[in-house]
Amino acid sequence: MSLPEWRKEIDQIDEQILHLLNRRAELARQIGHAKSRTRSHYFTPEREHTVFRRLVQMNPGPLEAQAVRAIYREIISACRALEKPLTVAFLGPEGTFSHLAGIARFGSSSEFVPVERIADVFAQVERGLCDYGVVPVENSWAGAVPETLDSFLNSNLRVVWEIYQPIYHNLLSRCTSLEEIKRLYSHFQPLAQCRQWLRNHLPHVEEIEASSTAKAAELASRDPESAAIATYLAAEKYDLPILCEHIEDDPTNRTRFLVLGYNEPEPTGKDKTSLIFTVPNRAGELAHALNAFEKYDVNLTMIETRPTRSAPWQYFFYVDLQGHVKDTAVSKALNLLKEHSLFVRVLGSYPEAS
Ligand SMILES: O=C(O)C(=O)C[C@]1(C(=O)O)C=C[C@@H](O)C=C1
Repeated sequence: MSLPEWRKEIDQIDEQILHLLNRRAELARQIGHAKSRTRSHYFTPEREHTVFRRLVQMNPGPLEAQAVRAIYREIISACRALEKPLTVAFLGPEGTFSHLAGIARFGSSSEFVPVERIADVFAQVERGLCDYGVVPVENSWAGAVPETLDSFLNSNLRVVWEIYQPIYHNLLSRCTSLEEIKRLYSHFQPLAQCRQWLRNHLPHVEEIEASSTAKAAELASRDPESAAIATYLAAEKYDLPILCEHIEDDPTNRTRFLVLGYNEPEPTGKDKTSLIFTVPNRAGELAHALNAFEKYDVNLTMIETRPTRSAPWQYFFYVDLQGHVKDTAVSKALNLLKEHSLFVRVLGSYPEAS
């Protein structure tokens, strides 16, 4: 075949895809009407998870699984927006990793609302000002995010899904070479996460700390002799060229985010559960409590201790585990945990992100 013939066939395929996409959107709209009658949640994490998993499993290639996920993320986002445009609160400003994580989960046919603090993300959803919230909970390099764990104590919000966001760092600058850069703006975490690269490539620049990566990009956009470490989204927003990509020392660095809302997703066969509990302050009590998970072979993926703040030296434990509260093993483990705890609250069971 020749180029015009290939393109003709692509045009024909695009017509069919467009026709099918609109048919899909029409069906989603009908589901939306039905959901509005039964007052069900428009966003259904377990169904979206199943759609992604099925398509990735049946994908014959040559499209990569990641490409299939990215395409369907936008298709579902657009279909969902026809049912109801969702508003999603995140830790701003625009262009942060929280923003990227929100887009990765909800797609770009959603409205993203930046707020200043993690506690404000909770408040926006609790007050009904946003449908969902996205908060960071742990970073593979820096550990847990205490503000997120603490916010659950005074909230009735549930964890409805999770997101793993790779932490890639870029050097943004109007300078055309590294030698021209005199100042570097960044949040303290990216500065630490790119330390080796900075030592090798920018040993003599003045480092100026900013409150977020997006703020750093904004400052660099007004200072022609400077650079910022920030996301590609911030590069777009502040019209800053990306001078160097992937300057992070650890390419496996990622942050796990939680989606907050009021859904109670059904089991998908590959789920996680988040919970908090407290035990009496006596020898062996924590070991007894944790034994519940061992007994029923339930794998814990995270455990963190935080002060209850209601009395000094009293703590609650935040736990993530593999499985759903409706799975027999998890439900038995939780019953046993309750026998050994003063207080147990399940924050949610939700599909495990790949
Ligand atoms: O199946 C549904 O419940 C739908 O609303 C459709 C759909 C989709 O486009 O596939 C859209 C939104 C939901 O979060 C899940 C799936």
